[in-house]
Amino acid sequence: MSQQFTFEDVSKHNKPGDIWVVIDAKVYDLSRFSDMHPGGLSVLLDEEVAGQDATEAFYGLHRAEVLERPQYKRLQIGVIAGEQSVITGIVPGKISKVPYAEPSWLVEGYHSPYYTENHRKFQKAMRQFVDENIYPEAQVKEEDGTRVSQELVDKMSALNIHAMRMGPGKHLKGLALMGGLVKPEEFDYFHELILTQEITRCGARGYGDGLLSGKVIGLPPVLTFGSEELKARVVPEVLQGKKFICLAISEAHAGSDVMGLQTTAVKSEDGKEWIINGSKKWITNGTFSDYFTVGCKTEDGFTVILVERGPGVETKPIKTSYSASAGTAYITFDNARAPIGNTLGEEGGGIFVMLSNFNHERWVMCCGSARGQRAIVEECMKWSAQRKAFGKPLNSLAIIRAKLAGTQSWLENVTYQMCNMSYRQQAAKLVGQIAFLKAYATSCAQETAADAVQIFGGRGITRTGMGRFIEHYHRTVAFDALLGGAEDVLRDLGVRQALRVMPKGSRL
Ligand code: HEM
Repeated sequence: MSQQFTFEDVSKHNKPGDIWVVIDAKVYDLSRFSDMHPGGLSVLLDEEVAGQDATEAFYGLHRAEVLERPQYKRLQIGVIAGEQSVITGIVPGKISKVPYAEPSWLVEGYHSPYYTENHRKFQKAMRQFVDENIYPEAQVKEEDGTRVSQELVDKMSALNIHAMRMGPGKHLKGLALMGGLVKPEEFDYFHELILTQEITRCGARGYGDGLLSGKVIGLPPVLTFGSEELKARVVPEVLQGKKFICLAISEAHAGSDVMGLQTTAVKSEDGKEWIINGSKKWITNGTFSDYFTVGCKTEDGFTVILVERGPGVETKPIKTSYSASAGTAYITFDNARAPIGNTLGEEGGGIFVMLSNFNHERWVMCCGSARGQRAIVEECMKWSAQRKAFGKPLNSLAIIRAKLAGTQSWLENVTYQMCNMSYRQQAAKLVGQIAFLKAYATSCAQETAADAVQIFGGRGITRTGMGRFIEHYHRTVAFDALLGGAEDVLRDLGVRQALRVMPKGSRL
């Protein structure tokens, strides 16, 4: 049991070389630490700090996680008798009680037509897993830029998380999902939405993409359009986290415009192989991938081909404004070869492969964007409630919150449509909807980021300390607005899709 003190005991320790403080009913001896304190000695000697209850001063300047660090935890020497600690840092698995920090279906007393008991159990298990395993690694790796650890990849494989990230489908057959919590045939897009949104809570955008997002966008064309032989060879090892895959479409010459691609694939003389030449840029997970789902110009138009790392394939890291842990690569193909059997879909039919693939990719990004914004709203809510100076409700918070609710509700509606449509129907009916939704979500996200910086002030542009998530979000928010199609391109696509299905007889 912790040693018990009174406030009077603490008050005697208020001079240089002998400083105690109370933070949230816990007593800390800062005597030896005071010279090493990053905020300096003088602030600790202040008469309202040394020997006093410094809870408010402390939380006005530090995130709760500071006191979780082992080197600082050690400074606690006891507790105040009869007082209770009330401040909780990160409690793994916990639902936040901060208003708007959770989507309404997770808030007590609210209802939703979309989520079942099984979704709720799944959410709990996922949150626990993310908080305990993904969140801590994300904080370290976002900073040091190294890729996701194989240990974590293996832990995710054991629960079949990699397989679930590919959405519902035959690839789940026979797998114990989340230790058997969800039956493969019951796994639906709401489970996948939950999975994606929980992972996004790790708050590290580059690392989040490094956590095998390349597979989320690179493997579906293999699953849907690959031959049985190819699938049998490639899919199990990728879903078990033994091999890595990415989607290689964008080029320096052409980003969202797939028809402008210049990488070529021609058949070898014996007709057995593709010979591929060209380059790809901004390829997430490219630096560490073993397989590349490559968009190529072929004789018949545009074709998607699975290329294995080997002679003629080189990857180089690209430095972007988010973490190198994403593995963002520039890839060159110099007479790289792939068997003809690695063709995904029809020769010349690449545009259909891509269009249906983009749908799922963009929807995943909408899930992430909605959740990322929510995390920022939580930060802003906490900060506006706890900061001492100018503490008044902020109008911009209300605006952020309204957009957030709009995004999540629209997303849930689209997800419901997906649950009730085949892959082909989704490609036919939801391309425009999802394009609009993504453009809406990411434009809201960019405004949310700008508003959050205003709310946090200087802290919102500082990489460490109180505003670190705001700074990170503001620096990386544009990724969502670009990957999978820039906002303008998506709005244009949405309108063109709508015009295609205009009734012929409609007149003003
Ligand atoms: C257990 C006690 C404490 C520990 C472990 C601690 C630790 C730290 C750390 C790690 C930082 C770096 C900022 C960050 O990255 O978050 C910091 C900054 C600072 N600390 Fe403390 N601190 C303690 C108590 C206090 C108290 C009681 C005050 C009283 C006012 C204080 C005032 C400051 C100030 C002014 C800064 C600079 C903040 C900034 O750059 O925005 N600290 N402290």
